[in-house]
Amino acid sequence: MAFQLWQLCLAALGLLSFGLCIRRAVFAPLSKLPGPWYSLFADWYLMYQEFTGQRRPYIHQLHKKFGPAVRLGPNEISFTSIEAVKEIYQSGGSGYDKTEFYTLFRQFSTRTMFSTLDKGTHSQKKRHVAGQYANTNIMQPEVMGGIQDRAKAFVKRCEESKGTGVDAYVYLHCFALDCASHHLFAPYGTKSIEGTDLDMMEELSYHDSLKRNLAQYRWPILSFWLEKVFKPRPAPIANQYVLNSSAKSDPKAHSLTYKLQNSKDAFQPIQIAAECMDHLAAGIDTTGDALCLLMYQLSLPESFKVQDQLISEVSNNNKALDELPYLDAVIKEGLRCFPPIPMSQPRYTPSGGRAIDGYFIPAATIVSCQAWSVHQLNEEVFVKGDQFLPERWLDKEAAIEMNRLFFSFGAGGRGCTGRHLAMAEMKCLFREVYSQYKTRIAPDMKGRMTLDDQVISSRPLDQTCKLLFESLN
Ligand code: HEM
Repeated sequence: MAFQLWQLCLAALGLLSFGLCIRRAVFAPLSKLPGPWYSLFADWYLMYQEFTGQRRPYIHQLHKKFGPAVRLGPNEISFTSIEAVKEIYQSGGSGYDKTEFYTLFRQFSTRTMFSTLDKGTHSQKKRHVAGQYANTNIMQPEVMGGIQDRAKAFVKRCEESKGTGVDAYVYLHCFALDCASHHLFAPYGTKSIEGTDLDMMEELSYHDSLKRNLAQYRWPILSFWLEKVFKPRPAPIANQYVLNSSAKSDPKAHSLTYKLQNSKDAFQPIQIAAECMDHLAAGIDTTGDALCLLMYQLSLPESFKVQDQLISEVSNNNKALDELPYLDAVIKEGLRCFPPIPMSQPRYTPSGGRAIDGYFIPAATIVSCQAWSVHQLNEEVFVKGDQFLPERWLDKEAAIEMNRLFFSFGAGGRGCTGRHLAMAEMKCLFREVYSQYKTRIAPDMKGRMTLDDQVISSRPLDQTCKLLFESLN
């Protein structure tokens, strides 16, 4: 039987590919790491999980099977241990450089603090921003007063519902938008709870850009064609609002716009707008989803005891927000169980490579931790890690170790700049609500609250959460 030339070529090519695969499996730098066998050869299966919105649960299952270090692809690893969190995100202050994944988060085609990849440039940018988000600035009467006003506006909405139910998803996102915009642009903050800027909240929160963003990240050279298939997310209302508000000549001194406009390094107007747009986007869905998922959890019968204890702490007292330990515990536990950014925060190992969790990881490998797994799979620190148990945070000694592993706001110099603002918003709103109401799931609540993963964040699947606000009086 004679073979034709093309058949011989094909067979040779097959053999060559097979040989290369075997060589890769045996000699690949990551071959010593635990992980599924196919992850040695390609990351197609990981990409399939990403495009179907299953990356986070897929990685979680791999950690359950293979342990705290798992190879996800030929050049990518996920970790869950405290040592890994410290090394990747905190070594040298800001940890490792970010990967090109963060290029997706440019605003007005401009790199912001969040989308800057190298830590040198990042720390320069951060100098101009950090002060406005320091706890001392957030605790100023002007800032807290603005948050308090918006919490009262939210409660007014609950009052108007007269026990018939409120879509908490909508108004908690409005609350987050109004608070963030107040911080960025005061006195030009939005009033979406009252209805004026509701369309902006909808534009920013109800979108589905998962596939477009992932396609751009995975195949950047096809960007031109991808733009034609997946249309860019239009945000004309928010864009115009940010461009206008960040150019006003009389922002309040506590606002970010004021700080950037008066910075020693002269910022171009488009750079100020891009930075503000980024913080607006960073502050809406994160805080809105965190509040919504937690309020829903508290409204379930299994949490009535927790809710009662919260009500008894926040009712009838004039204590400062940081003197309410149970409120703090409830919010921390909500963020631990339902981190709004539960997915991987990818970084590159620096030149020369690094040892992480006892493995040598070569330079330019993508390494990451995801809050979802960090919070659930470190049983010695978070006992019964998959359960909602706010009491765990009341034990001061245990809390030291838990705080070291608390990853909802990221960690190190590139962790969340807005964390004090977010905590103040959440505490203020919960005190306002639970000093006057108990919350229950509305009988006609049909929305599914299972987590729906986006590119890096997660939100309740149906984006609706109908709750009853029953007056305590
Ligand atoms: C519960 C609410 C929030 C959560 C859970 C949260 C979480 C996070 C996380 C995990 C990161 C790091 C992400 C990464 O490295 O991939 C981050 C970064 C950031 N967040 Fe937040 N965030 C929240 C609210 C806010 C708010 C209200 C603002 C501002 C209005 C804000 C502004 C930022 C900024 C500017 C960064 C980039 C920091 C940098 O690159 O140095 N966040 N956030």
